[in-house]
Amino acid sequence: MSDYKFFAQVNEAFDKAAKYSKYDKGLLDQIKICNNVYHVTFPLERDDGSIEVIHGWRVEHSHHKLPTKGGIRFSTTVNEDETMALAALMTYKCAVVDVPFGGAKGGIKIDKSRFSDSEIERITRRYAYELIKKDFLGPGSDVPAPDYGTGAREMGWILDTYRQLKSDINAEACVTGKPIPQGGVRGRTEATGRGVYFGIREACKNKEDMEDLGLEPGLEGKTFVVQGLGNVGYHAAQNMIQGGAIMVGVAEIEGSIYDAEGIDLERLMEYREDTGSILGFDDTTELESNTKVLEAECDILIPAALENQINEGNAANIKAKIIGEAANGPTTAKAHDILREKGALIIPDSYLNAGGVTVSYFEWLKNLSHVRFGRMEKRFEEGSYRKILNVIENISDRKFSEAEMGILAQGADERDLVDSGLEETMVNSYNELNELRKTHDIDLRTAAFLNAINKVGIIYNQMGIFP
Ligand SMILES: NC(=O)c1ccc[n+]([C@@H]2O[C@H](COP(=O)([O-])OP(=O)(O)OC[C@H]3O[C@@H](n4cnc5c(N)ncnc54)[C@H](O)[C@@H]3O)[C@@H](O)[C@H]2O)c1
Repeated sequence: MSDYKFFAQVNEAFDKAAKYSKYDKGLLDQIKICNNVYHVTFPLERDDGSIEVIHGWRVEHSHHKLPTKGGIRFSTTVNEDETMALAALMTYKCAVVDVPFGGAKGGIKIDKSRFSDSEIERITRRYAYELIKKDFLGPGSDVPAPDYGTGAREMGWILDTYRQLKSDINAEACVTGKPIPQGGVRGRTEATGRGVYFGIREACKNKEDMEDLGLEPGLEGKTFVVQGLGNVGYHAAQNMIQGGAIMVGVAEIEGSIYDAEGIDLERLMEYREDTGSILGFDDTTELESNTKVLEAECDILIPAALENQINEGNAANIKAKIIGEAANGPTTAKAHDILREKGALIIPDSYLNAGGVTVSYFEWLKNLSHVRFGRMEKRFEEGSYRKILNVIENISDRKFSEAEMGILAQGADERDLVDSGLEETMVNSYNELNELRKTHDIDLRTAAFLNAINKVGIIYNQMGIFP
């Protein structure tokens, strides 16, 4: 799979959808292209005094909205092509869920397990410094978030680095996914996985689709396999189980396990914490490789690790009828076609994992407005409280009734507000895509791209061209 080109895969899906749009080639090219691509290298002095050169990238895909927004990935897979593809997906994802950001992505090519915590901190801070120097980081220009291999800890270091260099009253809004005491928002860590659950639940409600797949409507009793038990995979699995689904298979780096009777997620996490592996857990069967479980018997397959996992090599063997793309780009274009021919329903990444950026948007708004969500009836006048509810209304396209306003104003905390905004966003966006799918008789991925092209295209048209 060494000839795998992620950005070309994204553009192939884009081109397929673009045929249904009304825009001409020039404008479509402008939507597709990456506006800024920055490759940075810097030296790291290792704990033993040796020097190692580190490679990082930040790509701002689309400036039709500012700031641009997208996570930072730490992985050995990081390269320019991957970062460009992920940045482009961010543009389309934000448009699909009506979050007013352009897309961006960053990455550092490292194997985290080779570095101490203090080395990781120095790498993160130096990378942030390099981005700040080139105006690739700031509350109004480009706002990173966690992605594969990074989390709240790294975001906290990025904020602190920014604050050391800039006297900016909005500094907290320069990055999202921060620790709560540093301006993070409750529910951001879980948001992507929880959004994955809301999206799959919505898809399973559709009687017609479930009938076509030979499944009962609803999530209750449906079996699923998850690949990757990191931030997204763990929270998706946890929410799926709470929603009534049964986890029958898991893949992690070290291998994959299966048990048709169901696997206890929380005990599996504890077991992996203690032993460093999922293998040997309870009565599960160990499969021959860490990708084998993707082909196991289940209703729903949730790839939540990396791109290019469902490809020409395994697509024909996949038995799941629903593919919930929690990771970015898990299915190649060819695999997508094979699965579609088999009649599978693919819920695409550009919609399904948008819960993270949706809640990042809430966090960014919270930081810019300099208010503190949470138990507000004790701290704020009703007016301020309503301001925040109005923000949630605008984001989620939901109108709270006077009664709801009253109830929420008296009892809601930040977590509830974030959660209801996330749920509404995922439900409404699914239904919007579904309508488009029906109108043009296309699949959900094409509908998501078309939806994004329409929304981004209109903005480019209205903006005009700066001479
Ligand atoms: N973190 C977010 O908010 C967010 C938002 C949108 C999309 N995503 C996407 O979701 C995916 C996962 O991101 P994350 O933040 O959960 O990363 P993470 O680093 O928290 O977790 C990834 C997990 O996948 C496992 N993994 C790696 N390769 C594997 C393999 N071949 N087989 C099985 N397991 C494997 C890792 O060991 C790790 O536990 C990525 O594609 C990312 O771009 C993340």
